Amino acid sequence: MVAEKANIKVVVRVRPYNSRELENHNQRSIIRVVDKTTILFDPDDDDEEFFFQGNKINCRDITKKINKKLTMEFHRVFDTDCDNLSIFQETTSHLVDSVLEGYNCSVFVYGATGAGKTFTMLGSGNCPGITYLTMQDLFMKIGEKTVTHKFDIGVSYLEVYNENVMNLLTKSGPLKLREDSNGVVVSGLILKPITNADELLDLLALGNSNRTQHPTDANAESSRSHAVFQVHLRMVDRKTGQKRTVKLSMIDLAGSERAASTKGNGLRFKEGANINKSLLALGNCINKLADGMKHIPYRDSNLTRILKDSLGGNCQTLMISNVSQSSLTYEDTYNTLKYASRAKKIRNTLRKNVLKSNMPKEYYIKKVNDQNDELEKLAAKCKALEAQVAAGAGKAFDDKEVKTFVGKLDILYAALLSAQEQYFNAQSNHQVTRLRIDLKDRAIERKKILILSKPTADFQSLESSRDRLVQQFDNQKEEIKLWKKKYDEKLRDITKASKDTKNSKLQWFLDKYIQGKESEVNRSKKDYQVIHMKRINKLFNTEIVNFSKSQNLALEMLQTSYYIFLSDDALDSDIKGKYAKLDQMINGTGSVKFDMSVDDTHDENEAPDMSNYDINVDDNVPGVGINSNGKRVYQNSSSGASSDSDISIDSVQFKKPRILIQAPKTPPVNLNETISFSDAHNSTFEVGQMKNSKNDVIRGILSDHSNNSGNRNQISKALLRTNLTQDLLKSVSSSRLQATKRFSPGKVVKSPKASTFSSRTIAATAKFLNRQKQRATSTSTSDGGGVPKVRINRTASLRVKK
Ligand SMILES: Nc1ncnc2c1ncn2[C@@H]1O[C@H](COP(=O)(O)OP(=O)(O)OP(=O)(O)O)[C@@H](O)[C@H]1O
Repeated sequence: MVAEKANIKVVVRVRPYNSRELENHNQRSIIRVVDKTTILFDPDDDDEEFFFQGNKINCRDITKKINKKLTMEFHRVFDTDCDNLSIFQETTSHLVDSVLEGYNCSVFVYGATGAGKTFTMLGSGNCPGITYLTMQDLFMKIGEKTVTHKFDIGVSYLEVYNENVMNLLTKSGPLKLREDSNGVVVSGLILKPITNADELLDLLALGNSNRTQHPTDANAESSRSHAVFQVHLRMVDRKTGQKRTVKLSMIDLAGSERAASTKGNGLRFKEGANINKSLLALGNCINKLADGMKHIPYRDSNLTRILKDSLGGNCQTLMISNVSQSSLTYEDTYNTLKYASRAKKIRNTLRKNVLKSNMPKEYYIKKVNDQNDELEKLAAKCKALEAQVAAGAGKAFDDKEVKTFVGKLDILYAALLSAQEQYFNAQSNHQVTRLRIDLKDRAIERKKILILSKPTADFQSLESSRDRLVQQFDNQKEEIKLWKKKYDEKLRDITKASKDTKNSKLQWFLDKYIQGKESEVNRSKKDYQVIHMKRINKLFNTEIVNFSKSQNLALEMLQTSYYIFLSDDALDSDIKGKYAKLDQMINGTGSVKFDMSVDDTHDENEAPDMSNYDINVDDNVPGVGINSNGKRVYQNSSSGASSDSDISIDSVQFKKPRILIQAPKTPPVNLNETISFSDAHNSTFEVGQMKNSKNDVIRGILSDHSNNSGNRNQISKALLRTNLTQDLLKSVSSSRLQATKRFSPGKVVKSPKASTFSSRTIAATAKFLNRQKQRATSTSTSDGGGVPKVRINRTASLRVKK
């Protein structure tokens, strides 16, 4: 049973002036209700003006005492215009709910004679008091609960007069008080059973008629006793058989006025003294309870003994302090408010009253059966959960075990990620080297075509650079093996740890966790593949830019050569065909096109395949071997080709560069030789420094051509025999290169196909020039005539002087 602590609830009700007070013109209001919870006791009278000898005096009338101006707070303050119904609704209505929940509740009214205690409790005429309203409410709520509960209601009505306890319903007494385990019990008190509110009202009226009353100055019908009206409620839960007995007490205390104010003598004095004795005892109890003292002197009076479980006991208590607002009751009102303020501090311990001992046997049997059912259900649930855990689907797990496993997996996966990064990095370096070897081979092949003299010397540096790369490539293969080994170790560790989780209750959770970690590893693989492809792409880009520059240069050379020969007839059909093909390629209508579509079938004679340089993010590592020509090749382990590695080999062949035109077999003539010659017409050419643009040069050639078409062949032959052609081409191509630089070609990404195209263009151009040179040389030899003089003037125009 859970006990709660709750303060006594204290409300103040201010009575309106009665006729006696209204008649007295010397009185004033000593209470101002500030708001619903605050009053100001003995406030300053703002309108009161003080006159002395006919003059208004601004200072205080020193003959009058200073007002107390006490601000006091209560749970609720009811002003003079509040009726009993609103007091009931805001106070005792809530208590009824508590009673039906099993809490004892008490309401007592406190105040001086004529302050309105009985009026609040019992009301008058057509204004029923809170006792009736509360009982009516109680019966209504009981009616609502009869389906689930069985109720027995009995009432008692006692008065404590001159310390004697009297039964008001039977007009018998005095009755003795005794204490047992249930608290203070009034010996011989028989409860009157009732079944409805009307019966209760009749009993209340009967009791009131028996109550001791004597007129006082303040009240013609003054109640001179403390009246205690109690409703005993016994509730039985129809389902569980649980029983509760609760008590609702309505206590109308006798006036707390000073004996003087009753102006009594003899019996009345004795009566007043006893009232004050019990109220004094009540006051003491309130003070001690408010101070949290352990010993409370309940036994000092019969009143406090009866109220023992209403004050400071197991009870929800409401104290209604009745006061008059008239200054005629200044002291009594002040004392009442002081009492009320003290009572506010009392804290009661609330417990639901459940009868343990009187439970019927059936109740316990039922309860035990219910609990057994519950146990069986829980046992079944436990079994199901255990089965789930065993099947790896259990979701409940031990925090510590989780931390251990998860911590271990975290460490293992961190090590795997690190090894994986190193392994991929080694592979990436390997493939980058491979591409560089590839590109070096292509450069060598091109060089063979382009170099027209001293070929051996020029090849040496390229070949040695290639050899260094091949050596590097071999070393990197070892590095890959090393990292692969470490990577495999980490993989094995994780496989082992994953197996361990299978025996754990946490398998379900750990499987999910491992899945998450695996996806992290895979993401890292993909990330690294992207990084690698960026590296490869960068190399290709650099190569493409070089190709692009070479291509432009070759085209310039081709163009110039074409104009030198001047006539289409001078070109053989092979050259014409290749020239046309070149033109087509430039237009994009030739066999090599820039194709954006994805094409998995790769023609070996076309552009290099980027995928040749992939890193293997799966576990296969590329290896190298030597082919029949003594060239290193990349081999597939499944092909059965020789391999010096136990690592599986990627399926990529180290392809030869796809140069379509082979290098000339006969050694080329050295074009750097300067030859002077004159044609049949003794025309002289002067070779001068070329500073003008290509267009000027060509324009000059064309203009000469138009004037001297008959000598075209001779001129071209002569040009080719001199180093003039080389100078001319150098000059034109350098201006072209400058223009190209402005476009920052390094930023343009070209496809590998484009680079092949450039490669072909350069090769074709070189071949073309070679052939033309050979032809020119042979023609010149056969002519045997005088050598024409060639001169190019300073304005870069090429003229033939006759
Ligand atoms: N709030 C109120 N509104 C109107 N009349 C009231 C109010 N309170 C009290 N009265 C009237 O004042 C008179 C005295 O009231 P009441 O008998 O309730 O005083 P009391 O505190 O019980 O006094 P006592 O201690 O002497 O019995 C009654 O005539 C009652 O009708």
